[in-house]
Amino acid sequence: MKQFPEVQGGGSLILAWQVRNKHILVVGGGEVAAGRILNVLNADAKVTVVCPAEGLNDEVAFRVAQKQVTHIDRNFLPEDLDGVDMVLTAVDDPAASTQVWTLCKERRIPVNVADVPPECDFYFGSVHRDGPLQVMISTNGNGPKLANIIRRRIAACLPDNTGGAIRKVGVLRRKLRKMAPAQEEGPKRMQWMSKVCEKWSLDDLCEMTEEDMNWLLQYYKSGIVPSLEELRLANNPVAPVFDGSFGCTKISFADLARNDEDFAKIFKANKGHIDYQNPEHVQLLTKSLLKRDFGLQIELPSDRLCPPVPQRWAYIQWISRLLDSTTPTFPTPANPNRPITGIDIGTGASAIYPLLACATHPTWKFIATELDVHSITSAAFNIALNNLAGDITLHRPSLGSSVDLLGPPCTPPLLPPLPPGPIDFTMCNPPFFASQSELSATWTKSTPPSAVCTGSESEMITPGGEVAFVTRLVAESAAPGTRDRVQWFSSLLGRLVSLRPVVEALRQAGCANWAVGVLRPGGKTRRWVVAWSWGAWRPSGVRLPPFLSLHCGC
Ligand SMILES: C[C@@]1(CC(=O)O)C2=NC(=C\c3[nH]c(c(CCC(=O)O)c3CC(=O)O)Cc3[nH]c(c(CC(=O)O)c3CCC(=O)O)/C=C3\N/C(=C\2)[C@@H](CCC(=O)O)[C@]3(C)CC(=O)O)/[C@H]1CCC(=O)O
Ligand SMILES: NC(=O)c1ccc[n+]([C@@H]2O[C@H](COP(=O)([O-])OP(=O)(O)OC[C@H]3O[C@@H](n4cnc5c(N)ncnc54)[C@H](O)[C@@H]3O)[C@@H](O)[C@H]2O)c1
Repeated sequence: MKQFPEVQGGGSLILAWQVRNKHILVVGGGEVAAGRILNVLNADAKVTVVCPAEGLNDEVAFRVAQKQVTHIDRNFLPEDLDGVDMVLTAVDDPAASTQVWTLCKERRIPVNVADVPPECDFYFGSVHRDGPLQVMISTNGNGPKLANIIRRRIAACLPDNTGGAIRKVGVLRRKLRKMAPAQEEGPKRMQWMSKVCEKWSLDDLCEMTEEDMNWLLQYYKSGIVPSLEELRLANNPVAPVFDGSFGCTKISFADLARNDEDFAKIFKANKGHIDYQNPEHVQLLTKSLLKRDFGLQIELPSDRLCPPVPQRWAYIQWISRLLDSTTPTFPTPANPNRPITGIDIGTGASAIYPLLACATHPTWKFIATELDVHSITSAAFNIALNNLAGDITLHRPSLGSSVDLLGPPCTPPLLPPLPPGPIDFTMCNPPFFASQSELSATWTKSTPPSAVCTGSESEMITPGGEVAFVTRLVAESAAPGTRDRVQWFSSLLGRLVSLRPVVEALRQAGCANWAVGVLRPGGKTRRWVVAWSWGAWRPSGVRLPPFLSLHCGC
């Protein structure tokens, strides 16, 4: 048989009576009246007090003087009840009390006569108030003092921020109703709001900012409720250690100079400017930014590429977002501490990608490949310098034991032998140019390059340029035994014109899951990034900082 709640008679109906702008008459102006007046003023009623002026206690006199209430300076008269919605009586004259009660009953006006339960349509209760929260205790006339004690005890148990949390929930509910106003959305709205209240602690609700609310509301459609931590991790445009000086804003050299003596020297010597055509300046800028924003130290050979930190960091962030959006649980934010393995193809003398990634993601591991002996030696030095040898493994592709001296120069595969276990991504900064003349052509363009290039030939030039390079990578990635081992393959592209042929190569290889993005971290230089997967998880709903973008295709 179905169980229904048992009826427990003898109680009263506890309501939250809305008396805003209702006319309430208070008869008497002593201590009890003062309490009643405060109660009804807190509920925004229009209050009139009838009581001889000499009978007003300090508090009531204050309310009269402040014009918080209207005062009638005499004893009660029946006409005082005209147009009144409720009456509260607190006088030391039982006969007057009874007269008020009788008249109110004739006129069907609800009335409370303090201390005279039989002459009350409703009793007051002991009330705890914290912003929008009100807790009322009633002992139904049995023990008013106990009501007071119980109320205090309950209030003491409530967390300090209860009122604040309730206020935030109110704002969130109003926003949700505005976003999904349809009547038929009601059940879904209510279910989702209930989930938020159940899942979030009062502390978290209290801490919820307007921005958090807007992010949170984006999950409404899916019915999912992430925790505050998950929400912030998923939508925080920058890793916590990063101070945000890249991105859309310009790097403050003055600030950098304050943090770094070496940088300060050249900055001051050059009258507050950086000479981007001076290799020493460019190298110092890179070193200084890595030190200040990522706690990284590097040494760079003067004849190798000096990596622009904002661009490199933007690629790491882009990859990180791509991975976050392609987990089995998306859009529930992925665990930021899950292990991630990446491969950097051609890590260069700086090993900048693995260094940046591992310095900001403690659970990421890298395999970094490098063909050039000079560069790999320097990369090993930089990895050791930052105590990251446990996280970053260097691999030098072998040219093979039997080099055919008569045939074309032997080129080893771009991808290293894959280690056991899942590999989350590969990344690559390919040589952009097809020939020395193509490289030189960019130097003689009407707009010269914004910074000096110290890259070696092997870093800058590859037969067929970056399109041929990435097309090779696409072919390698498609091989059986490789395609299922890596979730995302990716590469940077130096030129927009390379995007179309690369995407075409992907289509021809039968790849239907790819994404392209533009990296535009502040400066003039734009770079493009392409990623492809032979798996089924597609990027969607990725929130990217304004200087990164993502387009998905098939
Ligand atoms: C809760 C509170 C709200 C408020 O008034 O705002 C309230 N009384 C409070 C205090 C209080 N009142 C009294 C004492 C002395 C100690 C004691 O008697 O316990 C104390 C303690 C103190 O002053 O600390 C004397 C008293 N009260 C009533 C009678 C007549 C009777 O019982 O017959 C007598 C004379 C008894 C006698 O002569 O012996 C009657 C009522 N008082 C009620 C409410 C209603 C029932 C609420 C309930 O049962 O929960 C009810 C029925 C009608 C009404 O007035 O609405 C407020 C605490 C607010 C706070 O939290 O601070
Ligand atoms: N419910 C409660 O919690 C509670 C607690 C304590 C006292 N009481 C009772 O409440 C009543 C008021 O208590 P108090 O401490 O405020 O007393 P009080 O003596 O401080 O105030 C009485 C007020 O009534 C006014 N008054 C008297 N006759 C009047 C009339 N005909 N018209 C208008 N005003 C009139 C007086 O000028 C005075 O301002 C008493 O009966 C007291 O026993 C109730």
